[in-house]
Amino acid sequence: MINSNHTTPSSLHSSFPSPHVVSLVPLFDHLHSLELLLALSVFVVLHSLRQRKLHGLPVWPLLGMAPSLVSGLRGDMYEYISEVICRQNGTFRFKGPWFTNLNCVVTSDPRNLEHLLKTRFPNFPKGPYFRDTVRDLLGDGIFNADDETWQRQRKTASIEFHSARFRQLTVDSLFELMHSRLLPVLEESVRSFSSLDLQDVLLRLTFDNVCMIAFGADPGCLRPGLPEIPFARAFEDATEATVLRFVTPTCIWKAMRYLEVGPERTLRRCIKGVDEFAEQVIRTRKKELALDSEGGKKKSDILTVFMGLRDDGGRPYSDKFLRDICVNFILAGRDTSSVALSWFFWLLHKNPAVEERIVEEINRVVRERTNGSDGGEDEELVFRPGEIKRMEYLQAAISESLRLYPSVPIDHKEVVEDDVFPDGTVLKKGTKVLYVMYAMGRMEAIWGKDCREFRPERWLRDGRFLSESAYKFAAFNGGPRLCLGKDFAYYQMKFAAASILYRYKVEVVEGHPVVPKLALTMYMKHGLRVRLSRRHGPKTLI
Ligand code: HEM
Repeated sequence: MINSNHTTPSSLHSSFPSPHVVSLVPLFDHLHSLELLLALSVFVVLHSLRQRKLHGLPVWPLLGMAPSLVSGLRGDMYEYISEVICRQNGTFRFKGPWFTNLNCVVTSDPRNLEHLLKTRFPNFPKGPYFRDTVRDLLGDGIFNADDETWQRQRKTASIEFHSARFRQLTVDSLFELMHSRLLPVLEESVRSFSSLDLQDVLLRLTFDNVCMIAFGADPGCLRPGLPEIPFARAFEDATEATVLRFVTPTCIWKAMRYLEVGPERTLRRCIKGVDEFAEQVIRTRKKELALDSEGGKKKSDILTVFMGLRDDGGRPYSDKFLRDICVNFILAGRDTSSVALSWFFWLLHKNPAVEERIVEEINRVVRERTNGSDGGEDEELVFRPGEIKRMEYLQAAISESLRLYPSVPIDHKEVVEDDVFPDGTVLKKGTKVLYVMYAMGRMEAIWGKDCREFRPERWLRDGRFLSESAYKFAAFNGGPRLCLGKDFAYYQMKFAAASILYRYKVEVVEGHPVVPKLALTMYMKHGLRVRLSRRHGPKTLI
């Protein structure tokens, strides 16, 4: 039983093994095996824990690149991703923890965006992962639809968005909200010498506005006293709870949904709130249409338009589908313009020379209306669509603001069949692709050395606004899924900005922290606390 290959302590003392020693030998043998096993295990664990690097980022076994992402989260996440993308010349592969769905290719290369959004559009749908994650809130609405369901909605909505009726609705609804609601709120803050959260009032403005366009109903968020509207709150909370699903392993949020616990419980409650509001609006509209001899021909909100249509089987759309359509339009237009305007006002605060040029342009347009006389104190002044169109420097400044702070900072697609990006990145079927608009605005390769500067002049040629390729400036997406509300959004933002800047100087309260919130839309995490002062003496200019 003596293992001649091993020198045990007992064998050193005696060449004759004592019974005691003999009995210990198997134990030592056994210990050796354990040691070996232990050493081997430690080696395997250490070896596996050893970090590999991919695209300059450490990759941890089981956890992938998540730890470096978490360290990025301590600072500004968007800046962190931008840094990595710039270091990797526009594209990198992110490996998430094994238990999540976070493996993806991340890109900000305009060539890849063109490939993804236009050239190979059918190969990059939203995909089953996205649809499954947001289905409870968005149903089969335009944002969450691919293929024919998407095409049908896109076609109908596109015709409507370009109709004269719809344009008139946007002009009328915005005029009403701006002059009867928003400006009185701003005026009150001047009168009472108090500061206000500009992002909050702008969010209220665009929420009311998009509900008027989608439902033909005004929820009243901007009413005096700025009341909390249950539908608006339910909508916001439901969106936040849905976003949480993207960073939660699918099996976990599905289990929580089944058990009705945690954020899934909130989500269910909020979706119920959204549904109740939508059902009530749909019921009321149906009654109105039944009583209307013209069958709603004068109305041009999205709900009425879709109510007049038939599905492939010649049947009217179900109430559930009508609900989905409206909820998606509200999501699309609810806060994209208002957060863009918040960043715009903040950038003006940091760049007073740009603000001065915008105010000069607005005053020039007003003077042109009044044949050269100073119309700068017209209390009732309402900008006309033609005048808004002529404000090209304002358009450049808003575009520049969206370049640096795109309302949708990151978007998502899924690969149907194996593919290769123009930059050579190989994409396997099922790969998720994230394209990062925020990083694009910070890439010297796209915008030059001054890419981080706020310089509206980069959008002007001979004083005229010149738009950029949708794959270089992708704030509104591009290709067949280009934002349907782009023209409306520019009109809305320019009208709001001009109406405010013509009357007030907007100053951000000193020390107010301005940082982006990590969400699907680029909100300011702490809002934008500002103080307003009148530009034209003490008169009330509404
Ligand atoms: C600054 C304002 C806005 C920005 C930056 C913006 C940006 C975008 C982006 C990036 C998308 C693509 C989203 C995706 O497919 O994942 C999109 C789609 C869309 N947007 Fe906008 N949007 C704005 C305002 C609006 C407004 C005011 C409306 C309508 C009232 C609107 C309606 C839509 C619709 C319907 C889609 C879906 C298009 C489709 O999938 O075919 N948007 N928008």
